[in-house]
Amino acid sequence: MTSTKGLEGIVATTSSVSSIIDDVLTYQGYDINDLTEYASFEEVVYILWNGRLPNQEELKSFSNELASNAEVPEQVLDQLKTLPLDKVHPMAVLRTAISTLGLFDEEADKMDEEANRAKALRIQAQIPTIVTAFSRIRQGQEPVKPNKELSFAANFLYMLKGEIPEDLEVTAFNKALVLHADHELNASTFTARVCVATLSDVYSGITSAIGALKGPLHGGANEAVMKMLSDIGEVDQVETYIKNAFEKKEKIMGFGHRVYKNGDPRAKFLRDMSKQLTDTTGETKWYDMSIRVEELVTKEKGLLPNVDFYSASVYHSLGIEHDLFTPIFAISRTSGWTAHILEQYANNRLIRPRAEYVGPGKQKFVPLEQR
Ligand SMILES: CC(=O)SCCNC(=O)CCNC(=O)[C@H](O)C(C)(C)COP(=O)(O)OP(=O)(O)OC[C@H]1O[C@@H](n2cnc3c(N)ncnc32)[C@H](O)[C@@H]1OP(=O)(O)O
Ligand SMILES: O=C([O-])CC(=O)C(=O)O
Repeated sequence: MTSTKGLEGIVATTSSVSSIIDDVLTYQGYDINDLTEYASFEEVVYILWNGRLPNQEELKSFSNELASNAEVPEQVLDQLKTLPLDKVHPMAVLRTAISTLGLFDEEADKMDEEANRAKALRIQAQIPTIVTAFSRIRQGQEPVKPNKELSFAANFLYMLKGEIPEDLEVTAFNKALVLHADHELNASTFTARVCVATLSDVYSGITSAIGALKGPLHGGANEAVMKMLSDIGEVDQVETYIKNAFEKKEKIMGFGHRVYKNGDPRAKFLRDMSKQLTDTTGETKWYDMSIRVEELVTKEKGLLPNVDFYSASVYHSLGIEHDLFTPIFAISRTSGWTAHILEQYANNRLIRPRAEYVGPGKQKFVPLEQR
C-alpha cells in the first residue's frame, strides 16, 4: 500500500455539483463566467441544490423562503454575547454558533431528504445573520434584524452596517458570493462529506467544514492576503517585501492552487472588481500593490493568483473588517457544502481510506515495573 501526499490527483467520489475540466469551472454544468455575469447568489444556491435553473416564479419563491428564514433563535445571539469576542477569531465563533444553531433545531437529527433540505435552507439563510450579529456585538452595537425586502447580498451588507448599501456594493458582493459558492472537492467540502458519510447530521457537516475552511492554506488565505498588503503598506515597498519573503522561503498568500496550474478562472473577476472598487473609494493603492505582487510572484515563481488574492482588496474596499473575510467565504460556500452533503446522503457509503504505515517495526512490550 503506497500513499499519495495530500491525496493529490486522487478521485475520491463522483459528484454533479461542480466541475473543473480544462480549467473551466461549472456549477451543475453552468459556466461560472455566465453565472458571475448574470446570476444572483439566490439563483446559484437554487442551481447547486436542484441541478437546474429556476424559472421566474421558482426563483421568487426560493428567494422569499431564504429571506423569511433569516432570523436566528434569540438563544444563539445570547450565546454570542457571552463569548470572549475580542480575543477569538470570528471563524471560531462561527464554528461554535453553527453548532449551537443545531441545538435549537428540532429537526437536527431527522434524516429524511425533506428535513435535510429544510435544514440546508435554514443554515444558508441564517449564517449571514450570525456573522453580522457577531461583528456588531463585539463593537458594542445591537444586531440588525434581517430585511426581507433585500436580496441576500444586500441584506448581508445592510445587517453589517445598518444602512441600505449602494448598488455598486451589492453587485460586487453578489459576484463575490457567486464566485465562492462551490469548488468541487476542496478541503472543506471533502471534510463535510467525510463527516456526513458516517450518517452524522447536517449541522455537524457544516461545523466540520467551517473548521477546515479556517486554515490559511484554504479559506483563511483571504485574510492573510490583506495582512500582507497592510504590512507592505505602499506600492514602492512591494519588491523588497516579496524578495525578502522568497529569501525566507515563505509562501505568498493568495497564490498557487492544487488543481489550477494555468490560473484560477475566478481571479480575473475579482481583479476587475478590485480595480473598480478601489477607484471608487480612492484607495487605489490596494489594487496597485496587488497588481505589483502578482507581477513579481508570477515572474519569479510562475505562480498565479487564486480566488483569495483579489477578494482581499474587494472586501476591504467594501468596508468589511479583515477578520470577517473568511466567514464571508463560509457564508457563500455553505451553498456548496450543503449541496455536497445532500448529494452524499443520496448515495452514501462510509468514507474510510487506508494509511500507509511508516512507524516502527514489531516492538517488544516491556511491563512498566521493568522499565
Ligand atoms: C480557496 C482556496 O483554498 S485557494 C488556496 C488558498 N491558499 C493560499 O493561497 C495559500 C498559499 N498557497 C499554498 O499554500 C499552495 O499553493 C496551496 C495550499 C494552495 C496548494 O498546495 P499544493 O498543491 O500542496 O502545492 P505545494 O504547496 O506542494 O506547492 C508546490 C510548490 O510551489 C510552491 N508554492 C506553492 N504555493 C506557493 C505560494 N503561495 N508561495 C510560494 N511558493 C508556493 C511550494 O513551496 C512548492 O515548492 P517546492 O516544490 O519547491 O517545495
Ligand atoms: O479547490 C480548492 O482546493 C480550493 C479552492 O479554490 C476553493 O475551495 O474554492
